[in-house]
Amino acid sequence: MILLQDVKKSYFSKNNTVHALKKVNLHIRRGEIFGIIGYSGAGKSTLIRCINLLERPTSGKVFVNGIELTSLSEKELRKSREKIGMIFQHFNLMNSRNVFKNVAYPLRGKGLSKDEIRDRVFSLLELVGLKDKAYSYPSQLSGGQKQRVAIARALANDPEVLLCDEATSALDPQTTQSILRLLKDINEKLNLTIVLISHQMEVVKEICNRIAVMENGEIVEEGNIVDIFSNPKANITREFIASAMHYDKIYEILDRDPFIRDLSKDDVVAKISFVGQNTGQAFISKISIEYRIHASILFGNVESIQGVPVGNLIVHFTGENEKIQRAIKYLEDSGIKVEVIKSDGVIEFSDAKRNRAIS
Ligand SMILES: Nc1ncnc2c1ncn2[C@@H]1O[C@H](COP(=O)(O)OP(=O)(O)OP(=O)(O)O)[C@@H](O)[C@H]1O
Repeated sequence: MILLQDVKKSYFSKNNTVHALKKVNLHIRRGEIFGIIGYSGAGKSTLIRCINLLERPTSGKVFVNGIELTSLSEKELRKSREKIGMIFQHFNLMNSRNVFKNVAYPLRGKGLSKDEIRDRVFSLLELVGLKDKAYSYPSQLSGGQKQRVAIARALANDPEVLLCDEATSALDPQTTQSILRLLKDINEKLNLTIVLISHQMEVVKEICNRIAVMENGEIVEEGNIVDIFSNPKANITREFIASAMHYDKIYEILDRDPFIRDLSKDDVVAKISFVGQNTGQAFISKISIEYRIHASILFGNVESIQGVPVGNLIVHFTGENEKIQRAIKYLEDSGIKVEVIKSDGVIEFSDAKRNRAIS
């Protein structure tokens, strides 16, 4: 559906060149909700704006729905852009026009009758749950309602792709959830391909099927959301997940806890992560019995990622070190990821370290 081939984007000024995108390759499939996550300055906005050529790549090709946008004239591009809707962090509504006129705006010059425009606008307002606000002005609406108007307007030309540029970043958590539910709903009802950029893992984990993680103008990791959550590879991905799952806070507490600091040299504290039906707790009781070690859970957290449970436990193992190592090997052989946080008297908070450094 969307294909980026070797896309580079550099910004040139008198004394400086910024390489905002460094040879990005990306394939987004029809009907999926694809998330792009990264810190500020990673290149997310540049990337999403290269999809509809609001930013023209310095080099590389962009295809949407089989058409190479990068080869089109400005006139052809305007036509193709109609099939790519976009919403923004600050909604970009026209304040002097009411909701009806904002949503009707993209339908100008399409040869539609007044009645056809009216029907189309009201069916869009119904889709976003704002039929009763048709004659209100943007200043009379909440942030969430404004974003709903922007979504209705973006859908006016029946696009195949919706680009969402930090669409929930100006909203409170509850309103964010309701906008994400709406996006999921229209993705399913209209088979709309959605590309969403965000600096918050909480947002992409709610609705994205697949995600790409960006750092310094590059995609450093890409994959199915459950795989990424259960087995992140890049350091930056681990940081995002640590923050979304609140490990950073837990590590901070553990770091200060005198109980953890005073553990004996043989004790091991480990984070164990499991996905799907593997319940961590059942494994814990099993290894306690089979390997005759003591395993106590210091912290536990199970998140549902797209309906799949992804769990993490921080476990304190006591007993003979050799037995603890065998128990850990058994967990790993059973498909459970084990990361030792403390052993041999040394604390190693791998996820949290960089998090603290950057916060
Ligand atoms: N028009 C521009 N002129 C010069 N440099 C730019 C321009 N737009 C973006 N940049 C630079 O390109 C890099 C990537 O910016 P971009 O806005 O794409 O990142 P981002 O991940 O979306 O960050 P944010 O979430 O803060 O918007 C940054 O270093 C930024 O300063």
